[in-house]
Amino acid sequence: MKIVIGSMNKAKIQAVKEVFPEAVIVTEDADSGVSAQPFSDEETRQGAINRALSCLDTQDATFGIGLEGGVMFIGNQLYLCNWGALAFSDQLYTASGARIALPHEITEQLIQGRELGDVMDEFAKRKQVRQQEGAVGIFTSERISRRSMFRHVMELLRGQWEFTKEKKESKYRTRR
Ligand SMILES: O=P(O)(O)OP(=O)(O)OP(=O)(O)OC[C@H]1O[C@@H](n2cnc3c(O)ncnc32)[C@H](O)[C@@H]1O
Ligand SMILES: [Mg+2]
Repeated sequence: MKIVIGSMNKAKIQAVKEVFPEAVIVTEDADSGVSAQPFSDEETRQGAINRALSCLDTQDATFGIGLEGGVMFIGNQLYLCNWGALAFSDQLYTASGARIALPHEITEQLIQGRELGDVMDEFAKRKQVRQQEGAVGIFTSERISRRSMFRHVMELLRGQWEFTKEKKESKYRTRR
């Protein structure tokens, strides 16, 4: 089993390794095909799908995986949102991760066109927050880190693939 992940981000790679410990993992700096800072669920999900599909096309991958972070408004409140996609053969599985409300001061900077990764480094007075606990880690007192959030997304993706693979649907069908 060979997995190609469309990212060099450590938090994302670690999450995939935890859910597919038996797999050979290869990373690729895949193009998300969307803006560096996605601003809706649609755009964030599309970024994850684009990354997964482009990885499946390369390096004899069994699975192509795309994980994407973004933000989205509900009314006036901006939320962190996260999406994952797993491409396998001609099948595509998608799942979203946790979302939390972002503080007003962060929202203002994103509206001005800055990337959340850079804003978070400045906020935390550190470098590469995006590769570590992430915004979700900082704003949840590290109860949920970016890695554990993406791990949950990966469990949702692997579980959906297994559901199809093991033909479990038939178990739930009523016999006539
Ligand atoms: O190398 P890639 O895989 O692109 O990893 P990334 O850290 O840039 O992550 P994304 O492209 O998925 O996220 C889009 C933007 O939002 C930022 N971002 C998203 N979630 C974040 C989080 O939890 N903490 C810090 N930055 C985050 C990220 O740094 C980018 O600026
Ligand atoms: Mg990025």
